[in-house]
Amino acid sequence: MTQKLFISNANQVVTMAGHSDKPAKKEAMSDITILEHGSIWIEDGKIVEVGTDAEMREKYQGQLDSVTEIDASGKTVTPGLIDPHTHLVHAGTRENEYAMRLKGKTYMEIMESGGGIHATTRATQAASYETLYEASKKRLDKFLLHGVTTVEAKSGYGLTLEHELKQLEVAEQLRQNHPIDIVSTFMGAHAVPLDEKRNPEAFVTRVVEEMIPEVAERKLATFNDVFCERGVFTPEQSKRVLEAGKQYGLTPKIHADEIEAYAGAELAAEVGAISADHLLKASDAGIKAMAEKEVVGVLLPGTAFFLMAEFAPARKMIDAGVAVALSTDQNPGSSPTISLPFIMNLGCLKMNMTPEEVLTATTINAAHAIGCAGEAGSLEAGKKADITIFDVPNYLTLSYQYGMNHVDTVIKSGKQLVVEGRLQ
Ligand SMILES: N=CN[C@@H](CCC(=O)O)C(=O)O
Ligand SMILES: [Zn+2]
Repeated sequence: MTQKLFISNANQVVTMAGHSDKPAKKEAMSDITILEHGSIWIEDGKIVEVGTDAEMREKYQGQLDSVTEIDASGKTVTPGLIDPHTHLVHAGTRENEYAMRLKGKTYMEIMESGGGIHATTRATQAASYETLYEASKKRLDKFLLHGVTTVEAKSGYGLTLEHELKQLEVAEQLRQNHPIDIVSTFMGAHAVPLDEKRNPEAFVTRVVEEMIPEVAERKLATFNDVFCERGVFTPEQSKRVLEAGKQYGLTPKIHADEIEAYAGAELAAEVGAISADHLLKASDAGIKAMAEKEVVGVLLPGTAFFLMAEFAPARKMIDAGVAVALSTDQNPGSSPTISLPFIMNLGCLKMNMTPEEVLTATTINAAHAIGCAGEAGSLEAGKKADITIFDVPNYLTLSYQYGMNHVDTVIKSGKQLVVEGRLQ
């Protein structure tokens, strides 16, 4: 029997319609399409129609008795939020490093002395599959509670074939068992292991010749990412890793220009990356190249906030024609948050993005950054019924009443998973 759901009479339905083929750029990032007193008709997990409540009641009047109705009066409905950059699968926490940074140590100093990514790698290698699975599942539940229905998840805390596969297999099992959609990224080139520091080229060769082929063979990832940063991987090494992934059907992504300008944005354009992420220090030439080659810029203002760094030049990027997306960068070192709504607040308050732009950046543009804009990221007929209902009267209030979780209801593929802010 057809499962029907009717979300009725929302104060605002923000559809994000019209950007599924290409990400929204420049002024189009403000084009979010709002229906006042809007309703959505859903059948078998897919959106059938979005319209005003009056229109929809008339059209579907014969079926209103048999449908499950969610009264969204006074509330705001958006597409389920999409987080396009997370380090979801990891073990351990690094509050000790947070305390060190507050006393003046830098993120890179901590990493160079064996902490940072290395600390989480030790914890992740030591963790059993089950421990990693349970910890990551808990994080996914929290993402749901914050209105998120799709996440990208990277490996990169294994740094050996065995442990990289363990992380990716946890993500794969969660993809099958958890209602949130997960898109996986291989990130074997996240750091050079401490005991191989003297010969980074040999490690890059292992990533290229041993890890990438095995990950691709097992179909454990869609994307291939690298931390291109001075003291981590050079642009040349990064290019080797990304080009090798392409040979095996893995689409490039890149952690670029986070701590210093290092031609990461330029490299993203050169290799045809789907996104370049961080970009705090991206050069003007790099930004231009990204705009020309339609590389999505995934900005991570939570990381700048938490590392007390300068924020990425979002305005400059949007004005230059880069399609911008936003993400939590969820990880235990540089951004231990799960709140994508707070990231939206930071986008407005710290990067001069508008409330409309941050909504675009966490829905349809985020979907483009991970290749799922055909089925998610907007409220349009035929797409998955991935929907978040916020207990606020309009979308502006999401930015205005900052740092709060306004999520009331989350619907994933037509199923109510969060009701009145609680997991079902
Ligand atoms: N910058 C590189 N990688 C992660 C942080 C990883 C960590 O510190 O554990 C990031 O995106 O911020
Ligand atoms: Zn990251």
